[in-house]
Amino acid sequence: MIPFPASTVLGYPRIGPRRELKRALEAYWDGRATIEELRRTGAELRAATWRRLDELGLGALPSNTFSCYDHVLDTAIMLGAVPERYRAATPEDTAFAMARGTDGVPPLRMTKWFDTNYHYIVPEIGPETVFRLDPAKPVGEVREARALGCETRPVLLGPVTFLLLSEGGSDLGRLDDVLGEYERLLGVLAGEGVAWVQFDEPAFVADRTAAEIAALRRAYERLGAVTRRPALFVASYFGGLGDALPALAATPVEAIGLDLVRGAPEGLGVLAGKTVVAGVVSGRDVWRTDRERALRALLAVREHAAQVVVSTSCSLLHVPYDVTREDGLDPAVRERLAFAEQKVAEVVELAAALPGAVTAPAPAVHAPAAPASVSGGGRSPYAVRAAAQAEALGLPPLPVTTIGSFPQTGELRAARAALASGELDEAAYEGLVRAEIERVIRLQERLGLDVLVHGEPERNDMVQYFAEHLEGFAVTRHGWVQSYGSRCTRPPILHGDVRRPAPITVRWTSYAQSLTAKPVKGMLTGPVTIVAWSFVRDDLPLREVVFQVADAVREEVRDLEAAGTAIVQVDEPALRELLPLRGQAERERYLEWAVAAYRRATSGAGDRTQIHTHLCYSDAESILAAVDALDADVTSVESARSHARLLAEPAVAGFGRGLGPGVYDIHSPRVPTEAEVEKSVRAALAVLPAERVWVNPDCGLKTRTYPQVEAALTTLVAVARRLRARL
Ligand SMILES: CN1c2c(nc(N)[nH]c2=O)NC[C@@H]1CNc1ccc(C(=O)N[C@@H](CCC(=O)N[C@@H](CCC(=O)N[C@@H](CCC(=O)O)C(=O)O)C(=O)O)C(=O)O)cc1
Ligand SMILES: N[C@@H](CCS)C(=O)O
Ligand SMILES: [Zn+2]
Repeated sequence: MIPFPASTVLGYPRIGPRRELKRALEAYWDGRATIEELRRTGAELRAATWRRLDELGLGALPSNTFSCYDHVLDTAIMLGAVPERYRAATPEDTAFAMARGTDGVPPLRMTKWFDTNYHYIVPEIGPETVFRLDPAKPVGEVREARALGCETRPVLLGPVTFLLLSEGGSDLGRLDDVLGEYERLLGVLAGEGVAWVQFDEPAFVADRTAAEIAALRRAYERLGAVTRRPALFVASYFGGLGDALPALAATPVEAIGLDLVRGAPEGLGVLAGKTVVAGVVSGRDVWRTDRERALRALLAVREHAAQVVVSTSCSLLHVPYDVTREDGLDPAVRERLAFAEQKVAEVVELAAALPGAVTAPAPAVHAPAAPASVSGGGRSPYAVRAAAQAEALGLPPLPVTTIGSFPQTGELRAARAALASGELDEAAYEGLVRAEIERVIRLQERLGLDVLVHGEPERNDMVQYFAEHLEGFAVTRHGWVQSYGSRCTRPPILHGDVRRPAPITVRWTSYAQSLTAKPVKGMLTGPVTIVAWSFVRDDLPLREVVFQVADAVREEVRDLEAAGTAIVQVDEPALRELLPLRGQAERERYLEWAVAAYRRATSGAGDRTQIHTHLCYSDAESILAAVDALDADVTSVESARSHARLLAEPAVAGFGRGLGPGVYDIHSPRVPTEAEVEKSVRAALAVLPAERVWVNPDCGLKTRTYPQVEAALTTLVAVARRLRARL
């Protein structure tokens, strides 16, 4: 066996330091570029990554960390798990069909990658799925890197996590079939002269049944028994492996990867004889690594393992490329930061320091101060509020609304860029935003929506915009992180105490309201989501940080109300995302404080003010009881792609307030037919009282075009009116 080099990373960003992949993808999708041009951009990005990692002195370089859309999707394609309806001429087009849909064929579902803001495409596995290995992608990357003089370790999603994340695969009934393909893959990679392969099994940092852990063990016993194969490195991340660690350690795999940032270094005695790839540099935040803490963790592992390799806690996919480009950041903040490049340098430096390192005692940990007590809601019970709001708003049954954003046009984005560069002045920019608000209001009036929105044209992003207006946050110019496909965000950096110096949204909402007699919803992002989609200081318990943000949102809710806004939506799409991966008690504790934070943000509103919330991009069904406890008057939930599943949830029938299960899948350019929308609304009416059903899309419309939005909303209004007349 070739020894594992002393340092590595589990994966690297792939969107490109200047979002080259985003631009290439969108050009290809729009017909402005050929597949060859897209492939060339991919190859250039991969080459640049390997060269840079090599220059930085990293010992072992990963490959197959690139993806044109998503690595879970790539794994499904590699295994041949492609539903017939998506098959296309090239693997890229097949992937895009699965991820984005094609004419008349809706795409596969997309959901959160564990507790991150990255989204993966959920593979669809059925009894009819015929697995057939196509190793072209991992093999192609190995060869490509070799041509540049770099030996690499292909990174693949492990077979058990692949199935656990799949629709129809999570009972592991097809595990043996999938393992057959992974066995073949090992043979192919051995034939290519690959020394090590990485299989990611992050599903085992979440609570797993004994049967699932036994399946993990069986899988790697089987793969370990392949006679001609590379050495096996099984990586875990986003937490500790718990009972899965001894199970995995009992298999013949040569190396195990542990997240030592989030997972406690416990039960390491089972690692005798193994190489441990020790994730001590966080891939989930942007803070510089505490060197002493990292060395202590490495030394603890060294006491048990045959070899210790210094690594990141997870792929660096979740952090931006390079902090040295951020010349606009306050130097006092910037010096605390490390992005992907800086984290690689930290890994290399720690690996160099480890041989001569000696254990230093850990500093005493002081128990954090008890958090400030949370005031309960000051509002009347829902029934009282509902009556007050019915009188104040006079809405028809099955009210039609949207989730907030309208298409973010190229002109708006270009104007914001021009404002930032000084080419456009504030007044001209403001004029453009106002014109866009007026256009959105007139459109909604013309289409006949019941509750209007201003369309969020002034926002670059629903979190970054608020961060730019709150003290305690810094924002980056180039710190892009992939969220899904070609879509990226620049997560703000929450580095200090949060405070709202002045109202943020009131003037836009008030302006929109001044244009119409219909109610315009105020639109805010909730405290959990603002924190979840930022890089957050690590010197305060998360809940205290969230409460600080909740207080800022609370002030904004009150100011909106005082300005005459009758409906305020406080979005919490990340509520499910922060749910701890392990432990029922931990999950309950989290939901308790997350709900308390939401109520703190919203409970300053009076009974006549209708509070809405919105959830998307995650399996919200599992936390519906907590969603009900948010005590929002109306909740919109993404569900167009999994309508039946949401409505079958017993908690839906018992849901005590207004509910708008999404009836328009905004991820797809496809416009739903009236028949489809009517079926969805009828399904909601079958389980919920009509007076509590709302008609709305799954999420905001910012990624869609005006023609698509106009057609889809026309359909929603037509269906609502028809069904309303029959109630
Ligand atoms: C709702 N979702 C969100 C999540 N996370 C967020 N932080 N925000 C969200 O809305 N998570 C769950 C879901 C799904 N995820 C996403 C993530 C990202 C997008 C999206 O549409 N992203 C845009 C970028 C948005 C943005 O920041 N825009 C800026 C900068 C625009 C830009 O690229 N400017 C150009 C210059 C302008 C020009 O000439 O065109 C440049 O800088 O080069 C802005 O509008 O000012 C994306 O395109 O990726 C959606 C859902
Ligand atoms: N109000 C936001 C929510 C997205 S989750 C929007 O409409 O884009
Ligand atoms: Zn949403």
